[in-house]
Amino acid sequence: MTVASIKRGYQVIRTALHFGLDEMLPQHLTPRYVGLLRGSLFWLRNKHKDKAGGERLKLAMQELGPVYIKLGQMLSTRRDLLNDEWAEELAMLQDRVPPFDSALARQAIEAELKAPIDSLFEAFCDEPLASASISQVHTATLKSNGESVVLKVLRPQVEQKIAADLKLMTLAANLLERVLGEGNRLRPAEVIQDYRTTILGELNLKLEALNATKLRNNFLDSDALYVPYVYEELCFQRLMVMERVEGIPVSDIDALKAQGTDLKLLAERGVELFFTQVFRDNFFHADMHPGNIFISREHPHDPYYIGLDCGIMGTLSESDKRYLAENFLAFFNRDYQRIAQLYIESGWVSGNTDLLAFEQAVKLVCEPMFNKPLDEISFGHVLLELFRTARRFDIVVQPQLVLLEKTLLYIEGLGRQLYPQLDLWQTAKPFLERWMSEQVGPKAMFDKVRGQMPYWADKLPELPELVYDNLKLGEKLLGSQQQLLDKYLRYQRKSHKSNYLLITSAILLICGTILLSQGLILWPAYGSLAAGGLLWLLGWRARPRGGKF
Ligand SMILES: Nc1ncnc2c1ncn2[C@@H]1O[C@H](COP(=O)(O)OP(=O)(O)OP(=O)(O)O)[C@@H](O)[C@H]1O
Repeated sequence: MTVASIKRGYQVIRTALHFGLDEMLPQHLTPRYVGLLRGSLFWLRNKHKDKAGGERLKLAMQELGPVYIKLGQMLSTRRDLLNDEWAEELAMLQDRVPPFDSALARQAIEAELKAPIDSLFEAFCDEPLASASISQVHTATLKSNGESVVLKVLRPQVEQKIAADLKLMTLAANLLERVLGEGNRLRPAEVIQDYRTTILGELNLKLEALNATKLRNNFLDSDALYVPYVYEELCFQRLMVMERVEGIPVSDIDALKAQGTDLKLLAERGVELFFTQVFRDNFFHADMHPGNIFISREHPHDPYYIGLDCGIMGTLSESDKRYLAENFLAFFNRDYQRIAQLYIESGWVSGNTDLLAFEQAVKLVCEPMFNKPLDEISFGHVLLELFRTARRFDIVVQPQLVLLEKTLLYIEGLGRQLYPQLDLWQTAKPFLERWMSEQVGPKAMFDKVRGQMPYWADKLPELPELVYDNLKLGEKLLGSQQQLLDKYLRYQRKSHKSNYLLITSAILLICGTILLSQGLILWPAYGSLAAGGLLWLLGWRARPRGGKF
């Protein structure tokens, strides 16, 4: 651990405590000695007692900078984890930041191109067109064809800053996960792992360029979506060059109305685009915020979307896709028993789930929706509520499904903003029914069987032996399962105790070191170090032995 990361760690702890985030932990996670320790950190008291929990969380993330702001934005879509108040507060986080020096932008661009800007571009504009937490966008004209282009370049040192913050986040999440125990619904390590994948994806502009080209090719003949041409030979890890597009930001409804855009058609096309990307192409844009979507200025009676920023794209497995489609169809056929069954068949909830209790819970979510007119039903909210319900039954939320739910919620919100009477079902139903019949009809079955013939011809002779081996194995496993479970529970108990002690001691040691380095008040520093050392010893002794689970 470097001095810089210790300092950053202290800064994170200080901010968390100043905003009273520790008070949000459930009581059973803060035993008395943690409370005592908290009390001894008197210089880090909660300075925002008057504010609600969600607001304090938002302000803390804002203060900690871009990496935490993006984490907050991502968490705001995880309503299966957070309550509505917290999610709404986090959704308000904005990552617009002041631009960085254009001389640095020029340097970074030339380093990637390995050539002076003037040799390839003319009229490079030093004033950026946009500036976000990860990148900055400049305009220019391409010398080779005279086309207007934009150059998107990563901020200086952004990778290092993100890597350092991610390291600390991962450490904290792993510790928290051990304290909370395996079965906890927050699963911090999983959340941070998802976040890591997302943010690292945004740091590779070459990957973004490839995604953009793939999406563009999928919609080349479409009258609903246009993706700007990407100059792949001028795209690198830190630089992306693409056609400059003109349009009206999708959130500017007044401007859209002023030019006479057919908003009903636009809203319906948005829904169609979502279903086409998910079900036809299995490649969907998963970062649909207003800054990334523009609407064409030309022929407003036949409007199309312009999609930017393909850093985060989602795909689903074939089976998830099918279960999802069936889920939508079951919902609109008002068949909640089928919905409950689908969650279990798909493996999204454990096979040991009490089917009746789960059905009842699904009924509670769905029935109030069934009483509404179709144009008031929110697909996204139903899906979200279902995930939330399934959480209680130990759902294993797939990151890709969360991306999809987020995108669906966004598309739906956008559609209704553009055209409040939008009937999602009427728009989506023909598409889904057609797709399902292609997946499960006799022709689909025939095609699948034909495709798998060579595999089965190869495997069939091994089948009797495999069946026999598996039966034998099952017999042995049953006996050892109970023993394993008992051992596991003992291991968990010891591990929790040891983790509490080790974390507390780490906090004490960090605080002690920082106080000592500042040389202001020495007795709390020595006190913290001594107590930290003692707790470390106790935690070390209390750790479970005999291998890992
Ligand atoms: N091809 C383009 N033509 C015109 N403007 C563009 C183009 N690409 C990007 N922009 C402008 O730059 C802004 C930022 O671009 P983009 O969203 O790709 O960057 P980002 O760093 O990923 O931002 P965020 O963090 O908000 O996702 C866009 O909102 C848009 O205004």
